[in-house]
Amino acid sequence: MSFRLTARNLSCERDGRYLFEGLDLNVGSGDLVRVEGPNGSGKTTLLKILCGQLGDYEGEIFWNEQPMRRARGLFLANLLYMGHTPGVKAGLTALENLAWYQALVGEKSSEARRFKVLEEVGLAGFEDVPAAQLSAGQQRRIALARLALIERPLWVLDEPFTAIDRHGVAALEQRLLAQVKRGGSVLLTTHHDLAPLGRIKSIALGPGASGERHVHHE
Ligand SMILES: Nc1ncnc2c1ncn2[C@@H]1O[C@H](COP(=O)(O)OP(=O)(O)OP(=O)(O)O)[C@@H](O)[C@H]1O
Repeated sequence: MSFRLTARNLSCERDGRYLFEGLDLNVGSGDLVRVEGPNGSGKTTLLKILCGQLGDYEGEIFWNEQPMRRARGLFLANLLYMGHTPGVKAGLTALENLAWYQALVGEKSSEARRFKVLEEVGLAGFEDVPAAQLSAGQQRRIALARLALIERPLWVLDEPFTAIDRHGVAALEQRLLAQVKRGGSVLLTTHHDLAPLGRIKSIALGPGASGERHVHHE
């Protein structure tokens, strides 16, 4: 598995000020990359720009060295994006949410697999409960079940640790590690301490902080 998401000289202005300016970044196979910065520094905006959800930016984005406007389809086929809200359908059960998501992204797997994945994220016994009747953490777990349900090389995750408990955090950390160990990559924002996960690339946003640095946690 070899792939690369690259941004060059990326800038984004909001309300007459730059959230980031001249930003370069590289996300490739095996990378765990964290976008960090204070509230309002542009982390969500950056992830959305990279994933093609916002078009009002300057600079260039490439997928496998091809300009994104030409590589969009291939890029999306490799991407799993999770926004900072869980994005589950309130009226659908946990199980139906997964089936709905699979249909949306054109992936097939069995009902048995969906049961298994819900069990893996701690939702055994809640498969047939409408999402609206589940807690915030349980709804987040439905969203996280997508990580196990479909295989995509690049994960872009906006605050994936929000609302989950200690056991959920440990399980998600293991899932992130497994993704990079098998040659995938993770680009995420989080206020959670990622030190136990080892080598992390960090993109710092905020006043005077724009840029990429490498953080090594041994
Ligand atoms: N559509 C928009 N129009 C104008 N300004 C916007 C728009 N979307 C976001 N902003 C502004 O851009 C800034 C960055 O927002 P963003 O959500 O990217 O920050 P963030 O770093 O993810 O913050 P947080 O840590 O609070 O989630 C904020 O000041 C926000 O008000």
